[in-house]
Amino acid sequence: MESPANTRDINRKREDYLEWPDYFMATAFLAAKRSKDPCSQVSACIVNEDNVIVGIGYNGMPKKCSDDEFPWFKGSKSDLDNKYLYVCHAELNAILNKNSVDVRNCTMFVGLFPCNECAKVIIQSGVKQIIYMSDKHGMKQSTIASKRMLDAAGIKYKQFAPKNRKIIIDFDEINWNDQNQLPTSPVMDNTAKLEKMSLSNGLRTRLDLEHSFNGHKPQES
Ligand SMILES: O=c1ccn([C@H]2C[C@H](O)[C@@H](COP(=O)(O)O)O2)c(=O)[nH]1
Repeated sequence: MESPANTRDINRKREDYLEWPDYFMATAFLAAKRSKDPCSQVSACIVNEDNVIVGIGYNGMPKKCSDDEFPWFKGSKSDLDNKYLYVCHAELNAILNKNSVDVRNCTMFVGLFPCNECAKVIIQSGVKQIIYMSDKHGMKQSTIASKRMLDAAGIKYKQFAPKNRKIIIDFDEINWNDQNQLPTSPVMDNTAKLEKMSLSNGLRTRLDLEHSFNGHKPQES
C-alpha cells in the first residue's frame, strides 16, 4: 500500500513502490479501460525477460471497422449481429502490436484466461508464460480447449496474486512534494553559473556572471 504523501520521508528510498507483477497487471488493466466492450474489457501486456513491456493490446474492433457501427451485442439471434465474429481479442492485439522483433520467451499478463483462438496465437508466437487474473469462462469448452493446447505446448499459466488489490492513479500526485523541495543554495560557484549561462538565455545571466567574476571578464571565445 502506498503511504500518504504527507507521511513520506523524502530522503529515503521508497519501500512502497509497485513491484513488477503488479505493475504489469495494472498496465494491462489500464489498457483495458480503452475497450468499448460493454461486458468484458480485456487486455494483455507482454513483457520480455528483461522486464520490458514489448506489447499491449485490448479487445476491440479491427482497424477501419468502426466501433460505432459494428455491434457490441451478445444475445442477438443472428451471430452476424453479435460482437463475437468481429472483435479482435486482447491477446491477438498485444502480439500484433509488439515493438520487438518477436515475443519469444515473454510473459503475457492478461485480465481474462485466453480463449482457444488466443491460445493458438500465443503458442505460435513463442510466449512462454501466461499470468491471468480471471478464469470466469473456465467451464467453457473454449477455455478447456485452450488449456489443453497450452499444456501440450508446455506454456505455463498461473493465476495472478496481486500484492495490491487496488492501485489508484492520481494525476495530482506529481505535485505532492511542492512544499518539500530543498531550498536552493545561497552560494553558487562560478562553474554552476557558467552552466546556468549556457542553459538560460543571454543577457541577464551573462551580467550575473560578469558580476561574480569581480570585474575580471572571461575571455570571449
Ligand atoms: O481470450 C479472450 C477472450 C475474449 N476476449 C474478448 C472478446 C469479447 O470482446 C470479450 C468477451 O465478451 P463476453 O461478453 O464476456 O463474452 O472478451 C478477449 O479479448 N480475449
